[in-house]
Amino acid sequence: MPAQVNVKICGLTDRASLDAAVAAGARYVGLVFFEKSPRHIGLPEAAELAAAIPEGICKVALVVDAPNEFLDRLLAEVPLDMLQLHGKESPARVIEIKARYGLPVMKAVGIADAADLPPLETYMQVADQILVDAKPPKEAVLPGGNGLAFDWRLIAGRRWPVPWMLAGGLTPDNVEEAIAMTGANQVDVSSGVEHAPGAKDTSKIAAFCGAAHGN
Ligand SMILES: O=C(O)c1ccccc1NCC(=O)[C@H](O)[C@H](O)COP(=O)(O)O
Repeated sequence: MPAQVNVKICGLTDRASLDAAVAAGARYVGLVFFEKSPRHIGLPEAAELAAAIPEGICKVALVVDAPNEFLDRLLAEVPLDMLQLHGKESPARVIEIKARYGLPVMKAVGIADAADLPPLETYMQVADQILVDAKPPKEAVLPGGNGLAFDWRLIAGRRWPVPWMLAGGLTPDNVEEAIAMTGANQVDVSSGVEHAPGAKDTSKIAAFCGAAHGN
């Protein structure tokens, strides 16, 4: 197991979950700006929550194929440290967003089988980080946050030159095995620390972080 595993808790919408993530040592927290998501947060609520996030914890905005008009407003109203692109953004769009906003960009890439691996290499040329996530099922409403894992053996033993996070179906019960199998030193979770879609569970947040940190 790597010495230090960074945890991202994604889809926070309330202060109690934020406080639980901070207390448990999460290094990243994610806010979802996608109206179809049960984790969607409005800009005024996000600004209030973001203001309560301690210095040193990376505030990540998750967006899906967002136009500049929305990103302009988002970044004017909410203090954020990183953009997570979770749609079908092209490599050129990643470059454009990085240049326009001057923030680090994490691009999510969905994996279901070996044919999905080459885009990882492509996006590593242009993004600051990669979220290696499960590919959503064809009928899914959400492009992420579906609580589905992919076959971790597909990426076992691979080493990449840019920081990356493992995501998709992680839980307090399987995160240790996922880290051991993939060598991930960063992990991201959303539904695995909830008791209902969009409702975070503070004890699961603590358990997940504890397991990821090897406690
Ligand atoms: O979480 C959402 O509702 C969501 C909506 C639209 C795009 C992406 C979304 N989540 C992406 C994440 O960063 C999740 O943490 C990641 O996909 C893992 O989700 P889960 O399998 O639920 O832990």
